[in-house]
Amino acid sequence: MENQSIEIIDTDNEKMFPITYKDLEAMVEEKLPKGNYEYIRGGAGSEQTMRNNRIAFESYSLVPQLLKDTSQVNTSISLFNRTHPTPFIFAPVGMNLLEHPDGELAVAKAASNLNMPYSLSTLSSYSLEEVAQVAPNSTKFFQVYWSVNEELSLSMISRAEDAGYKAIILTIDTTTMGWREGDLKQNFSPISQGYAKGNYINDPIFQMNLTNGTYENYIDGILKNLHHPHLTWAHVEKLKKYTNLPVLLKGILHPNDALKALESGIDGFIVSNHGGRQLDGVIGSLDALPDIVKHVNGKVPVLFDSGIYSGVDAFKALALGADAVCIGRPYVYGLVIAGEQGVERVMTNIYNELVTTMKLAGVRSIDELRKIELVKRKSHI
Ligand SMILES: Cc1cc2nc3c(=O)[nH]c(=O)nc-3n(C[C@H](O)[C@H](O)[C@H](O)COP(=O)(O)O)c2cc1C
Ligand SMILES: O=C(O)C(=O)c1ccccc1
Repeated sequence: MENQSIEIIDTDNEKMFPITYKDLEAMVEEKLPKGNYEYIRGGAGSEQTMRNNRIAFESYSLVPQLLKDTSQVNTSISLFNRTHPTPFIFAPVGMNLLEHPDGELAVAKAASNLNMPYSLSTLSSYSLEEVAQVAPNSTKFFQVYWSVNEELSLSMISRAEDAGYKAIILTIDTTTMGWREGDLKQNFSPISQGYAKGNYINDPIFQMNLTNGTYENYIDGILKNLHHPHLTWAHVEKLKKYTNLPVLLKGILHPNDALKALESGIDGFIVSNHGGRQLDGVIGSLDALPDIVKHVNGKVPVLFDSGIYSGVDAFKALALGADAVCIGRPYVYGLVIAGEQGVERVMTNIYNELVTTMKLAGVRSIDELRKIELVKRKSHI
């Protein structure tokens, strides 16, 4: 399929809509209460992991090969037997009522309009069924935080299967919450305020385990079920046996883990450090990518996230071997600024910059892009 650019619907404040990541962030800082803003923007600890993500992107440079007629570029990819017109995927981001009253409904609709796969978080504000209802025809993945109450996770996975979700993403880097100084300083705890209740409140297993029907009781239920510090490879194997959907592991950074996962029959990876929000002091996600791509050796798709803020960033991740790239904070900022249209606007800008970058770099397809070589600077000041 040929792609030039995606058309976007103009908004009333078209001229005002920020283009750069920095400007998006600045506008969101103005619009949101401080707690919400810091929660979205911030990372763990000293935010070294967040900085490492950016340093990794900035340490790679492109060396274009020219005069190849790039008037037509094809950005389509194939993933789990489906073709998608772009290599972009929406990363799972919990509690979207923190950003906009339409929350995940707006994001899922935007993703559907753009024909990009959408990943819904376990911790969504709206339920997986409500999301499926507003975006029935798009490709949707369901992200799982494996609960200490295993039956609850399995119940959510069955519901996702019934609602037409096409893959399960098991996030493995959040067995406990990262040390987020911004949230700690402000005592910001959105789960305690009910923002993450979408998938819990109507779940039959969750309801069965409530001792009474009070608000405090169900918030307590969510908090108790959230993390699973005992998680091991045995859970991964159990999940593989339970569902027929492809299972992706999100949060992989070490090639040994990728090899173990392949032995467990895993269907794909998301190389990620959670946007620097979990373990501080971690390798830039982009620096972890080439080694994992090498070890996986084309057996299953390798997706990537953490720190992609532009089309050039996406280009670099694809050039280092990612099969597709996931976007987190940028679309969340679009959601704050202009709801569904804001999400479309941000993703379209990133996409259009990817197309421009491909044309100027002499690359006509994602397959070609995945084969080109980047130059890595040895050190940076
Ligand atoms: C506000 C926020 C909430 C998030 N919630 C989840 C979540 O519920 N589940 C999950 O697997 N990842 C979650 N993530 C991580 C994203 O899926 C993704 O890994 C990360 O945002 C990528 O980095 P980027 O923001 O630099 O694109 C969240 C990220 C943000 C910014
Ligand atoms: O904020 C996050 O990144 C996230 O994934 C999360 C995990 C547990 C509780 C709340 C948010």
